[in-house]
Amino acid sequence: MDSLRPFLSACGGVLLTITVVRLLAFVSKGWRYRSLMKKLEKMGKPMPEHSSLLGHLLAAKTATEELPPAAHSSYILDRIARKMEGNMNGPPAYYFDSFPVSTPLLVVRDPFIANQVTNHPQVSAEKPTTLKDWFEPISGRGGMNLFTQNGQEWKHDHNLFLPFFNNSNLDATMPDVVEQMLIFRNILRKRVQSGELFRMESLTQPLMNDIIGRVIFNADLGNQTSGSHPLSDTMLRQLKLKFAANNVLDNIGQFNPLRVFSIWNNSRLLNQHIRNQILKRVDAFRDVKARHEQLPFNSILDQALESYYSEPDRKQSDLLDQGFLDLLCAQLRMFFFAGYDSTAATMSTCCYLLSKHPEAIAKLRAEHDRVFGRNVAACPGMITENPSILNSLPYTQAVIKETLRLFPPASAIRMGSKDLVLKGRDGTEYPTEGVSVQTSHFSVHRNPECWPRPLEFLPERFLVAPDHELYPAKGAWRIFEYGVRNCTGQAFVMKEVKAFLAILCREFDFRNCYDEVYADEEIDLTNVDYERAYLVEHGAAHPRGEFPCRVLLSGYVPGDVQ
Ligand code: HEM
Repeated sequence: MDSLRPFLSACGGVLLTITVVRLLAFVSKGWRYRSLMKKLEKMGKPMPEHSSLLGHLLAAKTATEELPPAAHSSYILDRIARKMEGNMNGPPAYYFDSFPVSTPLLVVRDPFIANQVTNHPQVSAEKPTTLKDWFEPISGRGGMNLFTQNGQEWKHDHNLFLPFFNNSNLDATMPDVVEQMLIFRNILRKRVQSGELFRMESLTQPLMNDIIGRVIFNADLGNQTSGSHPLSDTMLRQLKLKFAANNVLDNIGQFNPLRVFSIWNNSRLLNQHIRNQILKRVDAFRDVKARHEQLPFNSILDQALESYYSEPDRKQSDLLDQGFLDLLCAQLRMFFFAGYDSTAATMSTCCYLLSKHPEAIAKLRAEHDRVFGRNVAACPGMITENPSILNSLPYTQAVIKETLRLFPPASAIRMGSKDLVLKGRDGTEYPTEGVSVQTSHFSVHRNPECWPRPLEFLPERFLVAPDHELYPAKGAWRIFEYGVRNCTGQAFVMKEVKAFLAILCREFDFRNCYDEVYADEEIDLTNVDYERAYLVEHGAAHPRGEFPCRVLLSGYVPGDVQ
């Protein structure tokens, strides 16, 4: 025991030193952030009342308490702005210091300012390092993935995966996408027969998991047909754990050791599942190449393997080196999440809004009659045969864009710089050095200066001529963000959701059951615009309750094609 004493005392000393160093780093960071905010406050920059001790945490707490349970942080940031003095819509941008929850932000709510961010040569490309913490449980590898990387590393990985997203390759995936949607249609038909109430996202999420499994690593995950696949299940559990303590102020929840362990363990399992899928596909890929077979489309993984094996001095029989396998694992974990989560939410919100707007579904059906003809059953085959037919659906596209305007699943963030001082329409200057610039898509999309009748569902906004009062302001619809770091998957999303609506909308009516499910609830919805399907955080922003609904056969009889 005596011989252990010096060892234990040395360990204690090391632990104490680490704790003191960490504490000092924390205090010095906090001091720096609070001082920066004080300086900006003295310069008269827009922000809520700032406390040297608590920053803007009290403003966040008050705003959170004025919202219904679990409302997404976009509502909190919007509410804080609306409570600031002056214009009742709040300032076009303001500073927000919620350290230690996050680093200081400049929250942008106006496209005029947001456009300056995405047009700036350096800032438009630069993500803040703190974003990695958000992604760590999802992609592993310290949260390093295409969303968070910078510089040469980002460029290299971006070029590795980008060819998957070229238009002809995406079109070539459509037969597989349609095949999964036909399984989904059969599931809906069964729900019609049973008449049961269900949550739409409990079906769109397995649908999207199966589609994304195919396009990432040519895998048949079978979520729709055989129950939850372990990979999908683990990702879903990870999101549940990550967002169990998603309240801006719930720092204690973030440090709960049990939760930290479960997230670590799930991350390990996610790596195992993704690695298995990669290794399975590498073997199949080699066989295909050895037989000189032509693939119908290159999956995201195939695309990366194609580049890997075409490097000089590399043979088709070589095993993947560890570094490349680690890179693939993290990026494919990210693609798996990014590929299903927000698209599944968008499909649900489309169905929700169509259930509330019979005039919109009538126009949608008329467009589908014109493009696909009167034989509803022929539509999926027509998409499979000729995927570019999806480019002839302007009203369907407008419905999707308007849905995404009102229910934006994501936002955008960039690292500020001393070279970028943003300017408001009124000439107010917003220095960005030392802060992350967060463009709130939620607030921009409801900004009444850019969107007449901002809370109304009006797909026509996206179809009118530039001189029409509904025509959107430049850069006001920025769901996929602009500039070099815009969404890699945007063309794929639009194709998938268009096919989804084209295959389903003439056959089914969606019945909104929010009133039935939440009949007894007594919560104040005033600050979420009386919207029962208000957004909550679960990876991307999702409609609360996953859209409880019933489906019925529409009985729609296609009209005469004009
Ligand atoms: C409705 C669905 C989706 C929405 C609303 C959406 C939105 C966004 C937004 C706003 C960004 C930029 C974030 C920022 O600027 O900080 C982004 C980036 C990205 N998205 Fe999407 N996304 C969707 C679906 C997808 C899909 C299906 C994929 C892939 C299969 C995908 C892959 C990516 C990637 C890889 C990035 C990072 C781009 C980079 O920085 O290089 N997204 N997405």
